[in-house]
Amino acid sequence: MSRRDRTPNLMNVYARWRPPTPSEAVAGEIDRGTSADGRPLVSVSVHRKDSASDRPWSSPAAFKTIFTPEDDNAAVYRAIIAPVIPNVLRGETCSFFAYGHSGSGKTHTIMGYDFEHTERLGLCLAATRQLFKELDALQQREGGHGFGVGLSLYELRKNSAFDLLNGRTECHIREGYDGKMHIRGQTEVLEGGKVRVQPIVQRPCWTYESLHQELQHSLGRRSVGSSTVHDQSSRTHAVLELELINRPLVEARQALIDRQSELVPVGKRATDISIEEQSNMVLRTAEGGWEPNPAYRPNQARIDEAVASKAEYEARVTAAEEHVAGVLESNSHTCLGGKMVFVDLAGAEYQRDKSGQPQTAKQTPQERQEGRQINTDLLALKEVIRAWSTNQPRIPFRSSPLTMVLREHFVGPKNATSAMIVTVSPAKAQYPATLNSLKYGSLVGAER
Ligand SMILES: Nc1ncnc2c1ncn2[C@@H]1O[C@H](COP(=O)(O)OP(=O)(O)OP(=O)(O)O)[C@@H](O)[C@H]1O
Repeated sequence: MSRRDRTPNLMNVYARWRPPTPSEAVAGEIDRGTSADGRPLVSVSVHRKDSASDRPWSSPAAFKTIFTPEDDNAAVYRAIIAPVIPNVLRGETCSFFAYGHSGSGKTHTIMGYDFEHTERLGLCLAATRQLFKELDALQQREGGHGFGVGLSLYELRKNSAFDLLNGRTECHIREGYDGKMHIRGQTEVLEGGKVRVQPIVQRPCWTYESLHQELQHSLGRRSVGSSTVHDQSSRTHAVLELELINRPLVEARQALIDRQSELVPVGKRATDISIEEQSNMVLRTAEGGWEPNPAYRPNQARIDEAVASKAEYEARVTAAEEHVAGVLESNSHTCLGGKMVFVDLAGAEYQRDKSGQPQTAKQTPQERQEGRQINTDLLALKEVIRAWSTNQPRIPFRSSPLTMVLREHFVGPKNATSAMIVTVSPAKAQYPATLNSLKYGSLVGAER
C-alpha cells in the first residue's frame, strides 16, 4: 500500500489557556471565545481592545478542544493522553508536542513543575504512571513478562543534542548507512582498538518510582537563558521518550553496540591494508606523477584475509541487528517497543512587543542567533506535520535538526498518532505572540 492510499495520519491540535499571573490580571486580559457550531473541530477567536486599530481574529475550525485556565493537567491528560494509552500497549508510537511562546505553559503541561500531586503531574509522568499500572495488570493476568519503561531525555540546540541522563554530554546527530538518524554520544577507545560509540542513554526503569526519581533529577539539568518574554525560559527543545522494554531487548541492544565496536578496528585494518597495497603498486615519477611499479607483486592473500575478516565482523553486526528485530517481533506481547514521545518545544521567538518595538534588549547576540534557529526548527516542524498528516509522498524531514531527529517517530513500521498542544497566555501584553501561536496551531489543525 503506497503512502497515498493510506488513511491520513492523525494529528489533533488543542489549545490551552493558562491562568493570568496576578500582575497580568491587573494589566488586563484579552477577549477570547470558542465556537463549535456543531462541527467536530472548534475555532477560537481573540480580541485585544486596546486601540481602534485592534481587530478581532478568528481561527478556522482547527482545534479538537480548547482548555480553559481552570482545566488542570489531569483534565488535559484525560482528554489527550488517556485515549491513546491502548495504542502504545499495541506497540505503536504516539508523539505530543507543546508549542507556544515563552512562558505560555509548555513545560508546565508536558514535564510539570509539581512531581507530587497526581492531578498536577506533567503529561509525561501521568502517562508513565498509567503505563506501569497497565504493565502490572498485564503481569498479573498473564505473568512472566517483566516489562519496564526505557527513559531517554535530551535537549536539542542547533545541530547537537545534550543527553540529560548522561550529565548533559554533547551528542552529534548523524545519518546512518540505514538512512535512520542516530544521536551519537561519547566515543570510548577500548582494549584492542575497539571504538565504542554510545547512543543517547536509555535508562531502563522497572518501577514508576524509579522513573519518577530519574526524571525529576535530570530535569534539573535543563538549560535556561534569557528569552524575549521571561528570564527562566528553556532555550532548547526537550525531547522525552518512553519506550516499553524488557530485559531481552535491553541485552540485545547492548550486544549490538558491542558488535559494532568490535567491527571498527577490523574495518580500519582492512582499509589500511588496501591503501598500503595500492600505494606499493605505484611509483612517483620525476615529473611528480605516478607509474606502475613493475617490481611489486600485490599481496592478494593479505588483502583477502583482511576483507574476509571484515565481512565476518559485519555479519556479526547484522546478526545482532536481526536479533534486536527478532526480540521486538517474537515478543510474547505486542506492547514491546510501544513509544510515547513528548516534545517541549523551545519558546517561539516573537520579536516585537505590542507597540511594534523589538523585545530583545535583554538578549545576547548568541541568544538572538539561537532564537532564529528555534524559529527555523518550528517552521520546519510545521511543514513536516502538514506533509505527514496529509500523506504527502515527500516529507521534508531534512529541513532542520529537530525534524531529522523526530523522523523515526513519524515513519515507523506501525501506526503513529500525534497531537499538538498550543499553549497560550490571556495577558494583553502577550497578545501578538498569542495570536502567532494560535495562527500556527490553526494552520496545522485545519490541514487535516
Ligand atoms: N495551565 C497552567 N496552570 C497554572 N500555571 C501555569 C499554567 N501554565 C503555565 N503556568 C505557570 O506559568 C509559568 C510559565 O510556564 P512554563 O514554564 O510552563 O512556560 P513555557 O512555555 O515552558 O516557557 P519557556 O518556553 O520559556 O520555557 C510557570 O510558573 C507555570 O507554572
